[in-house]
Amino acid sequence: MFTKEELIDFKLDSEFINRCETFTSLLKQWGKVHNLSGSLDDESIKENIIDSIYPLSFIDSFDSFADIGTGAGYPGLILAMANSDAKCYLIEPRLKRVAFLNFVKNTLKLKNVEVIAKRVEDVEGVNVDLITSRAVTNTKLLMDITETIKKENSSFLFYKGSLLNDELEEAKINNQKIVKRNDRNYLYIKG
Ligand SMILES: C[S@@+](CC[C@H](N)C(=O)[O-])C[C@H]1O[C@@H](n2cnc3c(N)ncnc32)[C@H](O)[C@@H]1O
Repeated sequence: MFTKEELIDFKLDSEFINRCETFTSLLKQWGKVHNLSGSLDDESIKENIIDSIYPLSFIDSFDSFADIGTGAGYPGLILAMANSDAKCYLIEPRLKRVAFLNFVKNTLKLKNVEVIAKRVEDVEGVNVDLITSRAVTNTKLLMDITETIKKENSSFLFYKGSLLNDELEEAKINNQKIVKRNDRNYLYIKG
């Protein structure tokens, strides 16, 4: 699925490639039955995996993170597969998606992953270094609803599209870094 050269910028190894292969095969099996993700062909899954890990080339290291609305696994489950040493919380209220995330976690023996079957607004007792999210809601609302899991110095990494500038104005953010890749705008706000 990946060559080692494709992953060289991200310092990922053959264990990550093996995990991606297993994830791809499980997503293709479960995805059809449970309507987990729109795109289930190999190329789309590979593109979603690259989209998920791309920010590892420019963000600071972190000991813990939470992904809001992980769905079928992007980006949180993929980031957790790439960062076995970081404690990872996948926060997703839809139960079929939660069941799939737990199935992948158990199949791949991802001890660093905890799946929380709740909306982030209802989460208690979790405070992380980094908060990630893709395709859930706008920047201002994301920052508001993640107050529950924020530390004083938490950073944010949001996977956004072309409407980012309007969102930044609304959210009144000024310490951000934006990295573009194809149609993606990665918004990184350092804590
Ligand atoms: C469009 S899907 C995106 C899934 C995945 N992040 C991706 O990019 O493929 C949005 C997901 O966010 C979840 N979600 C919506 N509101 C949420 C909230 N307040 N807290 C946690 N998850 C939420 C939904 O259940 C859904 O699985």
